[in-house]
Amino acid sequence: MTSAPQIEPKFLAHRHDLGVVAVGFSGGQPKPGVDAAPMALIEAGLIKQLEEDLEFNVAFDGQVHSYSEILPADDPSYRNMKRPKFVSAVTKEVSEQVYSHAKSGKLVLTLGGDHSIAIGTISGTAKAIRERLGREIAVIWVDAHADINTPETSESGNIHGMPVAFLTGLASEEREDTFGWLKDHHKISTRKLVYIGLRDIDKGEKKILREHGIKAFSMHDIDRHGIGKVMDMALGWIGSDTPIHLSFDVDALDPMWAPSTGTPVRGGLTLREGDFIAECIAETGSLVAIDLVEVNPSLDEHGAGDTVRAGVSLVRCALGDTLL
Ligand SMILES: NC(=[NH2+])NCCC[C@H](N)C(=O)O
Ligand SMILES: [Mn+2]
Ligand SMILES: [Mn+2]
Repeated sequence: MTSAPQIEPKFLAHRHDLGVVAVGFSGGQPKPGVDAAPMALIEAGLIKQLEEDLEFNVAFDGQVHSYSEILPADDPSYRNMKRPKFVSAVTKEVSEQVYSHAKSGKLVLTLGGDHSIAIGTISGTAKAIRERLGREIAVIWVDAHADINTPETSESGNIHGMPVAFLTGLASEEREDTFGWLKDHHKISTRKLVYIGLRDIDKGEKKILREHGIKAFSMHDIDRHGIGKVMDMALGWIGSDTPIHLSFDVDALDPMWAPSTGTPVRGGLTLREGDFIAECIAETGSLVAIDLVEVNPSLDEHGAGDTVRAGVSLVRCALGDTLL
């Protein structure tokens, strides 16, 4: 039996209003299928459970956006980025969708899609919270990867490996149709960014993390201290009076629990550790937005059902379901 979470949200206008954005987008990386995740999550009952079990008033336009209407005719690689115009156009639209929910004081849940969509979600949250509360947001990025490559450091050219670089301003581009639409009010500070679960970081990314003193808890840190201590340290770094955007890449979980994802890396979080991270963030009452990304139901050798169920569980936990 479940009932509504007993958390008093600090930065939301109405405790039970949730905006949902479903982003069926795979253009930030080469594998098809990740665009089908929102539908798979919804069919697994996610939105229904949020309404019925967690008693949220869900604002959802009922659509999984495919963005085919903004697919550019011509989209050559530029500065080593693959499909730059398409990813830019989609993330700009996602940014506006997330912004409008967050601006009205709702908690925002975005179902991806590959992780490039975080350029949209986080920029939308950052702008809305600045305007509504005059505050900077913190970002907790739970992932096997740091996704902080600049176009120049990236070895793959896949933009899902670059969102944090654009969001922090470590990468930027003048061209309006290639992320030039990202303005200062969309951006976040490297001081308010915390990583959890890292274990596959590119050479150039390590250099960026080190040079900018970015707070990161790798799997090594989790092994050493345990997830409880790591969450205390991560939340301590952010402070108790800061709105939090949680961006959760399902590949942070070990492939044993979440095999259906484009870039699986062994040696990851257990299902319980993932849920625990989400629960600790729920407990703060500071959560203003959450992304769940990189579920790819078509990579289902071992059954996409497990990965979809893990995704549903992570979202429920982040929204306070398992707290007493
Ligand atoms: N969101 C993800 N799964 N990102 C994987 C990124 C992998 C690699 N670091 C790259 O830049 O291509
Ligand atoms: Mn990842
Ligand atoms: Mn990622």
